[in-house]
Amino acid sequence: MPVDRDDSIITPAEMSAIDRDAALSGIDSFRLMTSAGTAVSAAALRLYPQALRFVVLCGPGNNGGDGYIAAAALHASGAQVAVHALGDPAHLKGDAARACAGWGHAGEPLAKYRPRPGDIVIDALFGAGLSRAVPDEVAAVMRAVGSEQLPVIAVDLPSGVDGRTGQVLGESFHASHTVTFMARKPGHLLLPGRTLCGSLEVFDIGIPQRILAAHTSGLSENGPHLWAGQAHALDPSAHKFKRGHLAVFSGGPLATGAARLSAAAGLKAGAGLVTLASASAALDANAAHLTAVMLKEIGDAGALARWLADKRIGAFVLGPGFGDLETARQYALLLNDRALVLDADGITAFKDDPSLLFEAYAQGETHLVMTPHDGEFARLFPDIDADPTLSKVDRAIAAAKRSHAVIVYKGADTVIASPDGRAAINTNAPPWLATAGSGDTLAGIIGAHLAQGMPAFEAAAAGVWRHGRAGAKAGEGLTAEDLAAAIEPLPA
Ligand SMILES: NC(=O)C1=CN([C@@H]2O[C@H](COP(=O)(O)OP(=O)(O)OC[C@H]3O[C@@H](n4cnc5c(N)ncnc54)[C@H](O)[C@@H]3O)[C@@H](O)[C@H]2O)[C@@H](O)CC1
Ligand SMILES: [K+]
Repeated sequence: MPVDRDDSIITPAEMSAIDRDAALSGIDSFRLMTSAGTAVSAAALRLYPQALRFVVLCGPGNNGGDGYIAAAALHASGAQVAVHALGDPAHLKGDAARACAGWGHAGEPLAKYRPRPGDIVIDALFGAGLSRAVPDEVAAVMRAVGSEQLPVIAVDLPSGVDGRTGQVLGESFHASHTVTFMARKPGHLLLPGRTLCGSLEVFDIGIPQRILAAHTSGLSENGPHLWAGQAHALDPSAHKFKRGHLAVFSGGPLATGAARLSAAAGLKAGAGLVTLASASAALDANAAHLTAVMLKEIGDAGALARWLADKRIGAFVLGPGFGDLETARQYALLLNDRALVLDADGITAFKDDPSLLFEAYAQGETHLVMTPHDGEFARLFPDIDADPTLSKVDRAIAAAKRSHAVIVYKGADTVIASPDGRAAINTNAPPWLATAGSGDTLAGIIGAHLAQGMPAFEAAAAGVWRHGRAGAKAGEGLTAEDLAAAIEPLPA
């Protein structure tokens, strides 16, 4: 599935296929390397005009080749340049060997580099080809550069960061700026990679869009391009029933707040009507706090089954503060032909038999959204969670496929994945969004979208994005109540 180029994310494996196709279509790969290295030198001169010396650390592959091009361009601009190479440059091959020959000066071995104040380090050791933990020699240089607090410009990726997963293989540079080529890779957006990149620049080295599009999967950064076509569903001028009726299940008398946060967020996010479904013991506590949100007594599965005759209730949220796992299980199974956001205790309720839930929601269009954080994810998908080869994106997609649900795998780098293989990485969440009740608010927003008839993947992705925006707007020190109040209209 091609996605909009500016939002698309390309894995290192897809990038290699793109390189191969570019070469097959007659594009000169050395010209691509020249563009890449020249872009790095331009970034270095732009960002650090005061540099006393640019120190280019060159690795054994094409990332190193980019480094030699950058070194030559910096030298040609009159800057002072030193090159330190990992391994013997005589062993370089292809374009990297040609780039090294073009630099033309004798380089020093990497181990001989002694960082000094005024140095700007250009990290061209490893990029997309990193396949194992960096050697000790490299780790030692990373530590030395870090302890001198020298600025690092990373070529493609900070060496040590796995472009597919964002994980660190052994040790990595912490760059102040990263220049990557054509498109971002998952490692630029997933944590900890995102933090280690510093500011990120995507430079177009001239690979045609048609070649990129042919290898782009359904992975992109979360943003309005994913759901803009669905925003009309949230038309505030529509009749309240047309704007969707959302139902949220309350917890017991001492745990009603979470569901009320979901309900309030659902209303603010655009549901026309929101009803809190509460057992009799919690009715008084809820009634004392509700105004715009309606209240309905639902005490057991029989009462819920009768209520479900009302087909105008477009979506349900089950789990926030719910507590009673056995009842949660019964309710989730009863709701299996309705749109449902299953969160918190609703997810934990199926830890002993996840397949019961997955089979119940296997029919028809995807209509279940689950919003696990790490611990809840591991409870429902222990084997996927335990596989160290998978990235967070891979995990979310595998879980979505197995469960027939859209998975919102929460965290500072929330991943939203669909059973059809589409996925998005969210990047707009401020750190202070991790506060009590934040997840309840998110469930309510997604529930509102489902109630309006948005498809599950779009509803979830838009919900995560609006939640992040609300967090940014409410600002540091926010409470979950502030968060709901800060939800903005969905951009068309
Ligand atoms: N894709 C493209 O079209 C372009 C790619 N370019 C550059 O090419 C890079 C990818 O080049 P390569 O595929 O050669 O990969 P790299 O240059 O990232 O590294 C590959 C080399 O490192 C070795 N290696 C991997 N992990 C190691 C470890 N832990 N310890 C020691 N050695 C290790 C490999 O055996 C191989 O020799 C990109 O990151 C980018 O910088 C640019 O030249 C622009 C064009
Ligand atoms: K690098």
